[in-house]
Amino acid sequence: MITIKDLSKVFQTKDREVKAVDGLSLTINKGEIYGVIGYSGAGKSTFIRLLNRLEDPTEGSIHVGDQDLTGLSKNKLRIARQDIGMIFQHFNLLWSRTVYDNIAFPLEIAGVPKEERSRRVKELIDLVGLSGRGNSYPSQLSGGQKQRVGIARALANNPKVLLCDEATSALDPETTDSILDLLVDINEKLGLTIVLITHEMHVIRKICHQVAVMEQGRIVEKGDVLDVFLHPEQPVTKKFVDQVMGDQEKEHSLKLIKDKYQSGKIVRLHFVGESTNQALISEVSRKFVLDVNILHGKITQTQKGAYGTMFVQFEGDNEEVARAIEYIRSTSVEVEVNPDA
Ligand SMILES: Nc1ncnc2c1ncn2[C@@H]1O[C@H](COP(=O)(O)OP(=O)(O)OP(=O)(O)O)[C@@H](O)[C@H]1O
Repeated sequence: MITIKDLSKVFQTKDREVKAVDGLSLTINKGEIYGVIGYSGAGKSTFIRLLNRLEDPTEGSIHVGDQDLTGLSKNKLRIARQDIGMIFQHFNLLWSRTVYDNIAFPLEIAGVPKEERSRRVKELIDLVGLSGRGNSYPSQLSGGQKQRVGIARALANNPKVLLCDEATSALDPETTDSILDLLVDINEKLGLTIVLITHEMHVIRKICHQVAVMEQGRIVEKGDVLDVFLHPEQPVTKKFVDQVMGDQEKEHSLKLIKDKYQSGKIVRLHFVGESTNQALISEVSRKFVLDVNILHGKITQTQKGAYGTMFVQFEGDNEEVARAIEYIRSTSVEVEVNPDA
């Protein structure tokens, strides 16, 4: 769907050149939610602005479907942009226009007749959960509602791709979650491809299928969200994963756990994907004569399944404990006995 090859953007400032995007290549499949994460200054905003040619690349190409965006004339670019909607951190609404008129605006520009426009705006207002608010002005709306208007406006011309530029960074956690749920809903209902940039791993975990990690204009790691969460390789990726999983807390707790629970066997269970759905702990305590103590753990959900770690203590006859561990190993849950921090 979107193929990016060797994309670079160099800004010339008074005293030096800044390579904001540096030889970036990426393939984004149709219907995917693709997240690009990086700290401030990594080049994310420049990257997403290149995707709809708000910035012109210094080098490289961007294909959306069969169309090479980098080779288009101004006129053709204007038409091609109708396939690419965008939402922004600060919503970028027209403050003197109502919700209805904000959403109608791109339809007016595209020359959609009045009746059809009216039908489409009403449909979009319902889709984003703003029924009854069509006559409100942006100043009368909460942050979450403003972003819903932004989403409806971006979807007005039935784009194939939605670009999200830190779309939830100005929102509180609860509102962030409701906007992320809306994006997933739209992705599933409309089969829309979504590319988002963020500095929050929570956003990646909650809605993305694929993730790319950016540092100094380059992609340093990319892949399936679950794989990247499970096996982060680069230091920057590990830091982002820790934002969600709180690794330091886990290591600290393991030491406390070992000091406190010295009897029986302490076991670390790694759950990945579907296996987390099994009622494994209750099954083990039913099948084997032993006590199972849950000591510490965190399981989290991604769009590609759940994963996490749990520390448990097995107390009972040594052979029975060994049999229980063997049994767990026969499932897809990984087991580590007497784990190191
Ligand atoms: N118009 C510009 N002129 C000169 N330098 C720029 C310009 N736009 C961005 N840069 C520089 O390019 C680098 C990448 O900036 P960019 O805004 O893309 O990063 P970012 O990851 O989106 O960070 P942030 O979230 O802080 O915006 C930075 O060093 C920035 O100063």
